[in-house]
Amino acid sequence: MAVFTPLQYDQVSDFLTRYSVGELTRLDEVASGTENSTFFVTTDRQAMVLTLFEQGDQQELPFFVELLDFLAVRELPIPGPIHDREGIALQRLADRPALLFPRLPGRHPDTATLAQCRAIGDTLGRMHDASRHFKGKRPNPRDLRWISATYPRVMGYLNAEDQALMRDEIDAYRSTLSLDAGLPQGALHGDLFRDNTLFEGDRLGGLIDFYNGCTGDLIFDLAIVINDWCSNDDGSLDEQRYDAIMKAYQEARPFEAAEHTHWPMMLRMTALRYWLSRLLVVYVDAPAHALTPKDPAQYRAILKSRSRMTPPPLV
Ligand SMILES: Nc1ncnc2c1ncn2[C@@H]1O[C@H](COP(=O)(O)OP(=O)(O)OP(=O)(O)O)[C@@H](O)[C@H]1O
Ligand SMILES: N[C@@H](CCO)C(=O)O
Repeated sequence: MAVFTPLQYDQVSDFLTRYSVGELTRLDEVASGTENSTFFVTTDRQAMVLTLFEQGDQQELPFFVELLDFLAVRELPIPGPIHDREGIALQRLADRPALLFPRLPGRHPDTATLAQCRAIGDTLGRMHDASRHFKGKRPNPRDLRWISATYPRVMGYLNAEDQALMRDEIDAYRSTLSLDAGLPQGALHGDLFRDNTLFEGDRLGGLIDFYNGCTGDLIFDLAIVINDWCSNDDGSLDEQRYDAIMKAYQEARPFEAAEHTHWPMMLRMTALRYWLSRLLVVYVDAPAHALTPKDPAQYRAILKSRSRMTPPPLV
């Protein structure tokens, strides 16, 4: 259940009069999702998605709107927020910040096909090629500084082996992935798991849920994708899916020298980033809403696999 703030039909019908989107004909709560309240809103003209923001810093919302507006006009499958008759996207409804989006067709991939991997690699490469020129700034809230400041909060819950793994890994990142690593910068999705994409068969309908969006190292985003899209159940890398994503990404945006150098460490750091954030949810900062937490052990296994391997050569 992922609607934390229920809405009445009349409330939404009235809300829609701010826009030129037609008359409400149907309102459905969306069961998936863990952070915000989401509704499918249908009018006599179009299908849309309404998001009410339940958490996070509301001051950050204009950044997400600007980023989505920037990306949506660049021939990328990214739905931009719908603006009202006065040109305003960010609204309030039921005392929450609210955004309305076009509804995309499709579903989240389970195990991604190679064609789906090529599609996400190509789209992310093209998105980064454009997002390098985005002027907004929101420092990556889950970068190495966050990891370094946060990991002591979970150490008391780990056994000696995991404590050593966490400490040794972070030491390794600190000595290589410093702030002056010279990695190309731009706007990132920040959480591009399969459940933040919609596919119709092998066709990528769109990327959604940009609320971890930020600015920082572009390959941080790609490494998150590789770890989610290309990991087997035991955490090991599926090389076929890896090759498909990397080749398509590099055709759209080739790596620079510093990215080749730091890529193996970035795969490890982004795996640890999710091991840590999931540990925090389980042991330290349980969310207000009782949802099943995601499994930290999955990302510990991915981290161990990445720290043992030499990534296959980039095509
Ligand atoms: N533009 C869209 N078109 C079609 N479906 C959408 C769209 N945006 C969101 N959805 C659907 O709503 C669900 C929840 O949306 P979203 O991922 O933004 O919520 P969330 O609460 O931030 O979830 P989480 O952070 O767990 O992914 C998605 O999984 C998807 O099924
Ligand atoms: N994608 C995240 C959850 C949403 O931030 C995870 O799998 O831990």
